Formats: sequence, structure tokens, C-alpha cells
Amino acid sequence: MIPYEHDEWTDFSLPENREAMKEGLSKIKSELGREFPLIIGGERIETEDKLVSVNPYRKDQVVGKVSKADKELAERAMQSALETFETWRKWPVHLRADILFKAAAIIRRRRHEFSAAMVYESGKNWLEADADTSEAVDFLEYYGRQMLELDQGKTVISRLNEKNEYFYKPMGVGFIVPPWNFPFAIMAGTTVAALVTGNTALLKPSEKSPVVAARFVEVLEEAGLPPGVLQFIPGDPKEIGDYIVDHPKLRFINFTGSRATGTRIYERAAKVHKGQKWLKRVVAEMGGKDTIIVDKDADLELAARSIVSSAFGFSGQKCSACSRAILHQDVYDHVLNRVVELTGELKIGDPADPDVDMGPVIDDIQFNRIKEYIAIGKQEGDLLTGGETDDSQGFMVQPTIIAGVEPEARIMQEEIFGPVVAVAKGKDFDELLAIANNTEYGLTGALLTRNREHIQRAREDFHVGNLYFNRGCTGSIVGLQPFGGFNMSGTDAKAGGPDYLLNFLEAKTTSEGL
Ligand SMILES: NC(=O)c1ccc[n+]([C@@H]2O[C@H](COP(=O)([O-])OP(=O)(O)OC[C@H]3O[C@@H](n4cnc5c(N)ncnc54)[C@H](O)[C@@H]3O)[C@@H](O)[C@H]2O)c1
Ligand SMILES: N[C@@H](CCC=O)C(=O)O
Repeated sequence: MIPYEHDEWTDFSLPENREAMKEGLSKIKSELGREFPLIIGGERIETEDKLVSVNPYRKDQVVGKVSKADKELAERAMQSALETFETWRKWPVHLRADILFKAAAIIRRRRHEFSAAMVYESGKNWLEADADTSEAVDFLEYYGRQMLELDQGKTVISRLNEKNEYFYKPMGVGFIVPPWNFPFAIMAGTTVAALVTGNTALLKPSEKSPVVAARFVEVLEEAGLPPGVLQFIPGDPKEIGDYIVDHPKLRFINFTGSRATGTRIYERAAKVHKGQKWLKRVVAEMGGKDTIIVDKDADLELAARSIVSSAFGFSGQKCSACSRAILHQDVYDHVLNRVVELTGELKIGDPADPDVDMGPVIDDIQFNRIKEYIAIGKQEGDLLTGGETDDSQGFMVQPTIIAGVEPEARIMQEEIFGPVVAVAKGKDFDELLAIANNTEYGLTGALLTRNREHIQRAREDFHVGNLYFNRGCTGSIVGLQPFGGFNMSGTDAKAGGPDYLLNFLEAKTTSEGL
């Protein structure tokens, strides 16, 4: 087994790579409008009612149509997963891991096709889409290896005439509920983590990105995943979400998404239903209100660049996005001016154009929500740049900076999930840190400073799951920066980290008198 290595992002400055990506885009363009079935027990099922996925940059362009599961089909999916669990759980771990490695190899060969699908379905620009594809490959390669390691169990102490063992077992049927903003990486990672550990699962992709998910399920089949291990059941979450979460035979839920949905699932899953023999386990990775602190002796150019890339990468639609910048009063004007200047250099437009830095936001719901927050922000601070929106063709929001905001302001407290950053001032490091921690979330944060004492204090007291020094607060890499947050950002499951798979396993102890 070669050691895990992060799948390198594509260098699009090379003409051959640009050509390859253009081919990927042409292929996906030629398949726009394609229909995808549900898959239950390996059977492809077409339904009348379909999720229609559209390009957020051209809302009249249909990317794909995906069959929709109702409660009856969700129940069939559950029964299929329960049945297959009895065989899949006994598969040798190395054979399960091989399916992940094979899937990773298939994706590497077709990487631009997957990235292109995200350009069309999610409005990701080339670089963001390519990074999403790399992360999907990373999850497959990393979790496969992690499971091979866990399969060895852990050492416990035996005694004379007593042999003790400690090892891990799969749990049962899981419900996989990913978000749309990392439509490939998070969807794939949350799914295969549940499968490689020997569980079977129901995957309900986000209704905003079902096509990328459908293409991934095809890859898993091609890689040899047996029928019935994974049921692919796109659908309306209002119709089937609660039904599956409440199901007495469901063993765990692997959710990533908003705080509102995560807390709802957490609460419902706590109830023990008739016929249920266990407490459901819930992984709920939720939103963020992430801060970059700029200390007075920071590298100010690096600080400004970090704020701009973290705030406006993928139109700010990352749980890790910098939505609050807190600047030391001594450098406030300088950094802010530079942030505004750099923001003005961003090219906004069609994400299929290789030179575009920022495309649309995902849909009308997000568009309207962001617009409302911009209106609130204008009351709460000074609009320095951006603020304009246009949904005549797609869902375009200009990168927006609102400065002079009080720590308690709504745009400093509530997750907006769009290209809007609020900027506040602090008089010294204590105040910078206090403002940063003044939120109910705790996902990512960054500190730009040359002061080692401040780095050490932040390590202790900046209360976020992923803390970065002298860089931006987005872009965690599988195996390098395990990802997950504190407080209302969720259960801190640390996706892409050494403990993640334990969320889907039960530990068993055996003791034998000799
Ligand atoms: N912490 C992380 O790792 C992380 C990563 C990515 C995104 N996010 C967060 O996700 C949010 C954006 O994603 P979103 O808009 O897709 O979130 P969302 O909560 O609207 O949806 C997430 C998933 O939950 C499903 N869902 C909705 N209602 C449900 C219900 N009642 N029962 C079961 N499933 C239901 C959706 O269909 C979707 O698949 C942001 O808050 C972002 O910060 C967090
Ligand atoms: N892991 C990603 C964020 C995932 C949430 O949207 C990052 O680190 O930027």
C-alpha cells in the first residue's frame, strides 16, 4: 500500500490542462438535461416526479433531472439496506477498501468531467471545482487506508491465562445527508466513510446538487460496490427526511448542513421509537461564522489577500468562509483599503470561463437571503464595496464589504453564506480575540501575526475547531487539516482525520480465560 498523499490540484496555467478541462466541460454540456434514476437494491427506478437541477449562472439551463423518492421508496431503500447489511458487514475490510481505491482511480482518470459537472450544477469556478474533485479523491484514498489500520483493532492488556481483545464492528444502516456546497467531496466523503466501515446506507443528496451525486454513485458501481450496499434516494427533504430520521431501524445519521437542519435532526434522532433497540448516533457538522484576526504586526499584504480569498472563494458559500474580519486599530485603515482594492480586481461572471474568480450563488433562496443580509448590513455599518445583486439571468451577488460593524450586529453574528464580509476594529489583542469568540459558532478562524505569544494565546483561547496562522481560514485538506467545529458548528467529527471513521463503528471487547 503506497502511503496516502493529497491529490494535487490541477495547474491550469499549463495549456494541456486547460484543454483537458475544456473537454470535460464540452462532455458535460453535451449531456445537459440527462435523466438519472433512483437506485435501490441495485435496481434503477424512474419516477414521474423529478428534481430538476439548473445552472445557477443560467437559470433556464437544465443540468439534469433526477428521480425522486417518496416515503414508500424510502421504506424500500431501508429494507434493502437492512438486508444487505447482513452480508456486507462480513466482507473482509481490505475488499471494502479496494472499492474506494478503485473509485478514486476512476475519478482521477475522469477528474475534469466531475469538475465540469460542478461548474454547471453548482456554479464553481475551475479552481474551486477542481479542488472539490481532489478532495473527493482524498477522502476515498484516506478513509480506505484508515479502515485498514482500524481493522487491526487496538492493543489492550492481556494477563497470564486471560486473552483480551479490542476491535471495531460496523453498526447498521446509516442515513447520509450532505449539503450542496461541496457537492462532490462532502457527499462522497460522508458516504464512503459509512460504507468502508461495513455499514449500509441511504444517500439522499442535496436537492440542489443531485446530478454530481448520481454520477458518483455510478462510479461506485463501476468500482464494484455490490447492489444494496448504497441506496441512492434523492428527494424532497420535507417529504422523506423526517421519515428516515425517525425510522426505528436506522442506526446513525451522517449529516452536514445548516444549523437549523442539524439541530432538528439531532433532536428528532434522540427519540426512541417503538421497535428501536439502540440510541441513534448523529454526526452533525453545521454552519460557521468564521473570523480572520489581523494583529498590528502582521504581514498586511498577506492579511488582505487571505481575507479576500477566504471571504469570496466560491462566493462565500463555504462553512469555513471568512464572514468577519477583525482588524487591530493600528492597521485597520491600511488593511481595509487593500481588501477593498483586491476585491475590485476580482472577475465576476460565468464560472465556465477559466478567468472568472467568482460565479453565482446557488439559487433564488440563497440569493434573496443574501440580499436581505446586505440590506441589514447597510443599517449596521458602512458599505464599502459591492451590495449589488442581479438575478435576471443567474443568481449574481457582487462581493460585498461592510465595515465599522459592532460585534453584536446581526451580520457579525448570523451565518449569511454568501459573498459578504463584516469588518470590525479592536484596540488590542485581548479585544480582537474577545470579538472573535463572541459568536455561537466555532468552526474556523485565522490569526495573522508575527507575535509568537499571541499565536500561543490563540492556540489556547481562540475557540474554533480549525485554527490557522498566517493564512486564510478556508481550504482544509484531508489528512492534513482534519475538519470540524465547536459549539453550534456541530459535533466536531473531524472529517478527513484519524478519528473520523470511529463515528461509524462500535468497539467490542472480548476476554477469554485460557
Ligand atoms: N461544518 C461543515 O463541515 C459544513 C460543510 C459544508 C456546509 N456546511 C453548512 O451547510 C449549510 C449549507 O448547506 P445546505 O444549504 O445544504 O444546508 P441544509 O441544512 O439546508 O441542507 C443540508 C442537507 O439536509 C437536507 N435536509 C433538509 N431538511 C431536512 C430534514 N428535515 N431531514 C433530513 N434532511 C434534511 C437537505 O436536503 C440537504 O441534503 C451552511 O450552513 C454551511 O455552513 C457545514
Ligand atoms: N473543508 C472546507 C469547508 C467545508 C464547508 O463548506 C474548507 O476548509 O474550506
